[in-house]
Amino acid sequence: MDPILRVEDLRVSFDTPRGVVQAVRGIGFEVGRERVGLVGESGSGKSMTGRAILRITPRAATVTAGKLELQGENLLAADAKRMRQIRGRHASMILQDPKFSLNPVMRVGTQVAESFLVHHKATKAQARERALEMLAQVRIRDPKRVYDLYPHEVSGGMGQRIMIAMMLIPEPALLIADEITSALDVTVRTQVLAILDDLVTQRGLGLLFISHDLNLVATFCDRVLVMYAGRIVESCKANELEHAKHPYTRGLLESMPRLEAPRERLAVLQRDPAWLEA
Ligand SMILES: Nc1ncnc2c1ncn2[C@@H]1O[C@H](COP(=O)(O)OP(=O)(O)OP(=O)(O)O)[C@@H](O)[C@H]1O
Repeated sequence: MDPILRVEDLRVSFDTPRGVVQAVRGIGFEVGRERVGLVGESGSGKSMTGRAILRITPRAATVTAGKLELQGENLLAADAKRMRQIRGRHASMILQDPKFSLNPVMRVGTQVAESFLVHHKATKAQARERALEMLAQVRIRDPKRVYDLYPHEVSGGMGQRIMIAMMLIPEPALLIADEITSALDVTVRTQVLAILDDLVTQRGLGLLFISHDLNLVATFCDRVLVMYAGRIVESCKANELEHAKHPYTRGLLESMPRLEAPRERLAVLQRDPAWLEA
């Protein structure tokens, strides 16, 4: 089956007063109807990779790529108008904190309904029905009550689920989730992951799951891409991660606490300048 997303030689750089900063340095990968984890430490270029795909990088960024294809469409040739159609309808990105993404003065249900109306011809009543269904699908127990709440009236976990509903109501083929579970407690995190899991297995969504949490990605995803200083240094099946070869990945694995093999002291990750050249 053709992949949903195909990326080749993607580069993102910033022109700064101190010279050019290369945030993403020529990476390539594909995402099919699967969960692909993108891990790496802070600053390794994960977010910029996600943003570059949807062209929502900061103004100062320069993005180039050999190939950037979504469902066979060349995104490099898409103009601003086409990109607006693609965002939401074909690919969506959910960011870490829903409080920054939801409009504070608009009821949450209306925001989900509007997200449907932007991409589909429907009456307001039909959009409301669809939004209520979608809220139920992300396991919000009393959708009619929640529909009328404002963002400040919902908890972080519920806000995150509302964001997921809003991003998924236009039925995109690809979802980029950027650290969406980092701020959630374990129970809510499990619920959010279960929702994403359903979407991948039942609806055939492609998921690019950005996280700094190697443990989480190893258990939740099908495949894992490990980023270091703007490059993908390791790419493997999640269940093969323990046999990872790159010293950075090995270092990450060694520095993680493990319940089944507790250690008095965890290893400290040592960085080798040679990894930058790899
Ligand atoms: N506006 C900017 N100007 C200059 N450099 C920038 C700018 N925004 C980001 N960068 C650079 O891009 C690099 C990658 O940032 P990115 O946000 O993709 O990292 P990340 O892996 O997602 O980290 P985090 O988990 O902290 O979000 C950073 O190291 C930073 O140096």
